[in-house]
Amino acid sequence: MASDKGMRVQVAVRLRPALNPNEQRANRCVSGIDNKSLEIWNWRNTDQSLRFEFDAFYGADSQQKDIFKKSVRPLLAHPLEGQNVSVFAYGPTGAGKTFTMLGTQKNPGIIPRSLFTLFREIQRRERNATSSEWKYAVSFSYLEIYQEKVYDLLEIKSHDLPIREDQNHNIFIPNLTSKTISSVQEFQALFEPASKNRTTAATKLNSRSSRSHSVLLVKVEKSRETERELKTQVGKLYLIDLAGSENNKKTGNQGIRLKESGAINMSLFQLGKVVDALNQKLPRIPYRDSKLTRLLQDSLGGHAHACMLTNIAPEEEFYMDTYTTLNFAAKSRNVVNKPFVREISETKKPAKKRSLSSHDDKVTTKKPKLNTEDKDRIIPQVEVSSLIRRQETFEEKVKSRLDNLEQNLLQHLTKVTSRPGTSGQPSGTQQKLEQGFADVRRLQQEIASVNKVLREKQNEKKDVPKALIKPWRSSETPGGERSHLSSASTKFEGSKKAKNGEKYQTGKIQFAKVKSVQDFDNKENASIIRLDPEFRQKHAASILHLLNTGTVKQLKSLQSVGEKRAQLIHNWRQMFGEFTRIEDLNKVTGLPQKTVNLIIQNNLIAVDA
Ligand SMILES: Nc1ncnc2c1ncn2[C@@H]1O[C@H](COP(=O)(O)OP(=O)(O)OP(=O)(O)O)[C@@H](O)[C@H]1O
Repeated sequence: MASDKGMRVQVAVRLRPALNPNEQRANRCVSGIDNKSLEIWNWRNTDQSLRFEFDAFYGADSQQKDIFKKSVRPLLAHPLEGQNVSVFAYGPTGAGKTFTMLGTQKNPGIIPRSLFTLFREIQRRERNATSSEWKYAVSFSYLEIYQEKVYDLLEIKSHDLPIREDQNHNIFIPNLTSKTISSVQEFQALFEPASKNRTTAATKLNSRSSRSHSVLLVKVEKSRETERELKTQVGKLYLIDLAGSENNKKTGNQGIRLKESGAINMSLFQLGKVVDALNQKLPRIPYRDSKLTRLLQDSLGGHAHACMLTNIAPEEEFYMDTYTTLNFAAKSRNVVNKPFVREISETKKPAKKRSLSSHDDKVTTKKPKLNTEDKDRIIPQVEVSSLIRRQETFEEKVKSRLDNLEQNLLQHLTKVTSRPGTSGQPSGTQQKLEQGFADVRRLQQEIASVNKVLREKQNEKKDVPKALIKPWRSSETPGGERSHLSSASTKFEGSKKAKNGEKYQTGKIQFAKVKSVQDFDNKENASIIRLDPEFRQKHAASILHLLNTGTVKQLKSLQSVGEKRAQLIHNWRQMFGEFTRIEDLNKVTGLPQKTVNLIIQNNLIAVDA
């Protein structure tokens, strides 16, 4: 049942089998966990993998029929009941979108299976129908969206087509060709040449190719005539093969290709925003921001049913595409950023030198029951997942690709946030962001080494250092700006005490700057540092407001947010829209969980009077 604010979009992920079977095991960067989740290398922290959970996960061994049966077939009853459905394949080029949607003659995909199922169900219903029951008519249209323009693929026209909305909020395209069909065979006879049209058209126009979104629209119109009235219902089924999401990386950055790349990215970005807004049940869904989402307005969200089939590839060379694709898809699901589960097993082999020794303290232990004799001979050894093992060389091996990805991201962000520099020179924004990424990496290393020292100290059972609390003066904020929180609440004018660090009283709220998250966790300091529940919520809201509206300069007024982090937050917001919770900061590329914790805690901490 649809809620008032709209249906959730189901998100399924399909992992394509490795195309070169010899490389299948050794060369993979992603692997399935169960029928809902998978894990992928975390390039920012080789000690972790990232675990993503979706509505469904289909591993490399999955068959076309599995995806159809579980993720698509349950939706097909809806167009027969006058409701709208959209199913779209998303993912990088070569990850299997077309295979999933169209398939081959031997292995038919979602499109032929859906048409077959629809007709079979209609025939079944009509066979059993009496004269007063519903009659069904099926028609279809086939179009593509290329560079934010809609083109008819059933009949090539010299111009693009507009998208309109009628009084009942139904979306339609005037003059879009629609063909009535009564069987799968009739459909195929029209659809196949239309697909070729698309390719031919692409050649003629010099770059329409697969860099467009192809949209198959199947309309089921049912009517029932009684003595008193004629009732009709129309249900729409959209089956969409989206443009490859990584094309921006491969198409260079000049002329038509740059434009094309921008259009693909922008419409996928807008689609992501719509999916995210629907799944977060936001009051405003930004359908109008792209042609694709505008077209899907009555078939995505509201009372419509939708499924995003996300295709990914297992090969290491696809790592960054897979990583970004999953992040895009996971905006609709929970991202679980956990240390990869590693276990110590007992083995009779002599211990080898462990390359992950710096992380040994995180390893969980599973001790089998041993007899005394065994105990003497057995030396514990860390067994790591093949994914983790591969990650040992990860930074070195794919560094240049990661840098490339960042460059591409930078280019995209630059495009969004400022005008590109002239003569191929990077713009000021780009340079700042490049600097930002470098600094983020450096910061991560620093955080990792600080954490390592702290862990070692804890292991030695030494006293945890006391919380270092220093007064938070507005003059400390970068650029001498007044802190957002201080200005949002009240002035720092209350009492000042020296005990356990200085603190300022602001009538009801007191703030302190805590040196590290560990300080906050320290039990000894628990009595002097506390969150004031009465005001936490209010200030969380004010911080969220700042995150969603602040300029880079304003974002810098947050504790633990300097120029680079402010840039990252700002640019993420530009790309993916508003944060719904402060914790969403962990979605920002370049802000690891620890930094996010630091930002959250340092901005919400109040000190006991
Ligand atoms: N599940 C699968 N099983 C076997 N082969 C597959 C599977 N998925 C994809 N392939 C093969 O991988 C190759 C790339 O797949 P496909 O063309 O569907 O990718 P795509 O994402 O649609 O790419 P593009 O965006 O370029 O159209 C094809 O040769 C296809 O047959």
